[in-house]
Parts: sequence; C-alpha cells; structure tokens
Amino acid sequence: MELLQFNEVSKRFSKKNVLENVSFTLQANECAALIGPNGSGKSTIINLMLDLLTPDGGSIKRNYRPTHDVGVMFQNDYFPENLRVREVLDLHQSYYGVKNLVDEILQSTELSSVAKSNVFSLSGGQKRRLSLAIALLVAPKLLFLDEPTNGMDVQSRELFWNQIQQLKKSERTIFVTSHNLDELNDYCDRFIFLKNGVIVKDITKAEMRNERMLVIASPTPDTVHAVCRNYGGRMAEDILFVPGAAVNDQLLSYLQEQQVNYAERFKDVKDVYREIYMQEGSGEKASR
Ligand SMILES: Nc1ncnc2c1ncn2[C@@H]1O[C@H](COP(=O)(O)OP(=O)(O)OP(=O)(O)O)[C@@H](O)[C@H]1O
Repeated sequence: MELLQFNEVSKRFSKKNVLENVSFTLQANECAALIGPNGSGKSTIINLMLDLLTPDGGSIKRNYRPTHDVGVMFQNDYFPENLRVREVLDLHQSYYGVKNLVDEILQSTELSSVAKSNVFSLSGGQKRRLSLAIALLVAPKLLFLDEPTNGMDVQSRELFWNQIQQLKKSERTIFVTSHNLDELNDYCDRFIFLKNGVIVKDITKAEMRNERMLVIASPTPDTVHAVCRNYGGRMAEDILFVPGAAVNDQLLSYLQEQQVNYAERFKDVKDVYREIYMQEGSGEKASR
C-alpha cells in the first residue's frame, strides 16, 4: 500500500527555492532514510509530510492522518519536569486519548526497570528510548526518527536499532534522517539523497548491492593520478574509491602490473554519498 506520495513538490521561503520538484512515494513497511548535508531541505520535507507546511507547487497525497497516525522521535529530548518515566508516558497518552499501550511500550523499549525513576536520572540512551516510547504511543503507521542515536554509546545504539528491527516486523513505515551513514547502511532498506532541495538519487539497498566498488588503500600520488584520469574515483581518508562502472579488466591489469593492492566489495551508502557530494579526485576522467 502507498502511504505517501510527493508529486513535483516545491517549497519557497521568502524568495529562496528550498525544494524543487520533489517526487517520491513511501510504501507501507518501508524503512527509508533521507540523506543530505545541512540545509539541503530534509526538515522541510518532514514538515510537509507532517502537514506543518504547505507546498508552493505540486501535491502531497497522504494515506495517514498527520495528527493521529504519526510518531515523531525528535532530535532533542523534551520531557515535562520532575516526572517519573511512567508518568511522562501516561501524560502523553492522555493527550492522545489512545488505547493503553504504556506497559507494552515500556517493555519493548526496555524501560520497565526505570518506570518509577525520575526522567532526569535517566542515562542519555534511556532518554532517547523514552523519546521513542512517546513516539510509539499512538501506534503510528509512520514513524519519524530524526538523528535518533545522537549522543548514544555503541551498546545503546545497538539496542536502539534492534528495537527498530522489531518494529519493522509490525507493519510500520519508518523514515529516518541521520548523518550516521554506517547505521543507515546497516538498518535501512532505501536511501533518498537530497542536494540543494532536489532528490538526486533514490536507491534501494538491493539495487545498491548490485554494484561493485574498488578500494585502494594509501595509494601513491602517481596511482591516484593515473586511476582518476582514466577511470574516475574519489580520495577520502587516504583511500581511493573507484566506482563499479569503471572496474574492468584493463583497470585490474594496470593495478596488477603496477603491483598496487586493491580490494573489491559491494557498494554502500558512504560510496553513494561520496559520488554525490564530493568532488572527483585528481585528474580528469577520460571520455570513454
Ligand atoms: N522557516 C524558514 N524560513 C526561511 N528559511 C527557511 C525556513 N526553514 C528552512 N529554511 C531554509 O531552507 C533551507 C533548508 O532547510 P532545512 O531545515 O529543510 O534543511 P535540513 O536539510 O533539514 O538541514 P539540517 O541538516 O541542518 O537540519 C535552508 O537554507 C534553511 O535556511
């Protein structure tokens, strides 16, 4: 089922075009990530999805009620002062007038043991999980996670994403924005890349893994120059990344002749990110 459809949506603030002809659909059960640098328009898209903004052009079709079927885990945790964990959830539940899900959610977010604790005594990871618990109170069809693991340590991140994996099994659409590309790569099924208010790539994990990458660690300047000039590629953190489309017998023979060590692997989100947002490395790509 299609949960959402953006059809050539544009948005302006003052005279500045912030989104231009943005089109995408979200299916029920998807776990999709919206990726883009600061200021690329992610929050504007989310606010349009939540019906907090109106588009200046195009149309949005929602198969959900923005006030009743959507749970949002905001970037920062805001809780009423001096309340216990359970009281915070009871309070939110009373606003929404929804079915009593507090015990179930305390359990699924692993907060039962701190249900009677004051929210200020919680660890950073527990506070993030309480924000998730609040977002789940409406039994959302659509769950927004905005930089969900900010401030969490490794163990809390793993626990958090395991909980999201469980939620994925229960017919929910999950929409994540995060700058943590490793996490998105591991846990999302689809990646929508935004650049200056335009969707420049919309790719599923399965599609991405159809492509290979070639990786050369600590290449010499001569190797960087020769490979980039003839095949394209990008340098990042002393590694040269060559896109799958350029990986061919000629390139591999060249590297073997030059005794350059390389490795081949599937493409991941960071590779796509580099292709979109980073300049190609030294040398011009030859027209082939
Ligand atoms: N209410 C507003 N009035 C004027 N300009 C705005 C408003 N909201 C956003 N903008 C501008 O629109 C552009 C996109 O902003 P947006 O917040 O959607 O980006 P973002 O990708 O979410 O950024 P970040 O990663 O920093 O949260 C920015 O140039 C921002 O300054």
